[in-house]
Amino acid sequence: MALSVKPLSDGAGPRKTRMHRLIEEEGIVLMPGIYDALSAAVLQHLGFKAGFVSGYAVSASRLGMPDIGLLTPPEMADAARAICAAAPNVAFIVDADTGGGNALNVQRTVRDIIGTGAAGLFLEDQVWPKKCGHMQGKQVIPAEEHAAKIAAAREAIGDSDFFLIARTDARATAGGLADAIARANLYMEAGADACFVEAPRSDDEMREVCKKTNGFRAANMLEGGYTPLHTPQELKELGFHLIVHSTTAVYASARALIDVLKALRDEGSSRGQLHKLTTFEEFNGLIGLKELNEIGARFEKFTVPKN
Ligand SMILES: C[C@@](O)(CC(=O)O)C(=O)O
Ligand SMILES: [Mg+2]
Repeated sequence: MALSVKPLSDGAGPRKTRMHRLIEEEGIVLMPGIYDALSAAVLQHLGFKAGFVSGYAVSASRLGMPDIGLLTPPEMADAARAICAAAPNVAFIVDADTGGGNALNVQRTVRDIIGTGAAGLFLEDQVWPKKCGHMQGKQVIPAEEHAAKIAAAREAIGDSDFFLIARTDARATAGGLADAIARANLYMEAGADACFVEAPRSDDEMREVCKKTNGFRAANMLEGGYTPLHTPQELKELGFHLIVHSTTAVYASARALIDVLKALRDEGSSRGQLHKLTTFEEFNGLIGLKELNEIGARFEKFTVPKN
């Protein structure tokens, strides 16, 4: 199949986005998975430069449902818009799942996500309805079909400062790791900025992915999933450039909610739980009350200057 791909260089040097610059500066970019404006505000407050809008976590927080293809692209774009607005200093990569269908759906999804203020997206080769990469029973579309979707995404990106990560879920299918690696390289040729071989099952497999794939590489540290958990330094040494921690924040939130609300149910008061809660001041600070009050005060005193 002949693919028409927009070159990554415009003749004035290689194409460089916000994410390219972050990789250059940091060596490896750690992106916690977040899912709403509050979790994004926490990320920004803690000084993270990048984050991942996780489909798994948004599906859970917005729908209360598992990551099995129930979340729609407009719902994801809506979540991403609130997230980018709440943490404008953070570069967010959005999980676009399969892009919502064929090349036309992909182009619409890409433009919608660019409009949210995000810095890039993931586009995966699963058959719809997709599943979390660490669940059983995944299937992938033909490699050439996904390569065409990557090329369509690249065309929709045009000159926007936007980073495209091609994901393959083929490791879990009959083709195994060899097919996943071949797909990752094909998708890079079709115009992706980075590749993501989902769910390698051992350090040896991770090493093989890094040895045999071209360009920047992403890894997913999903607690309880197939892939061994590693530190950024270890992943950098293996040959990765981007790390998503897709479930850490949503699992931490669920744990905290279960523990504190269980105690509230059993004890009838939060008095014994205060050490586990933010204070009133800390929480208001987190979501910018002081800055907003200052802006409000400036306009209360505002008078139109006289010429
Ligand atoms: C990265 C992920 O897609 C989860 C996965 O499929 O492994 C997400 O939604 O966070
Ligand atoms: Mg996902």
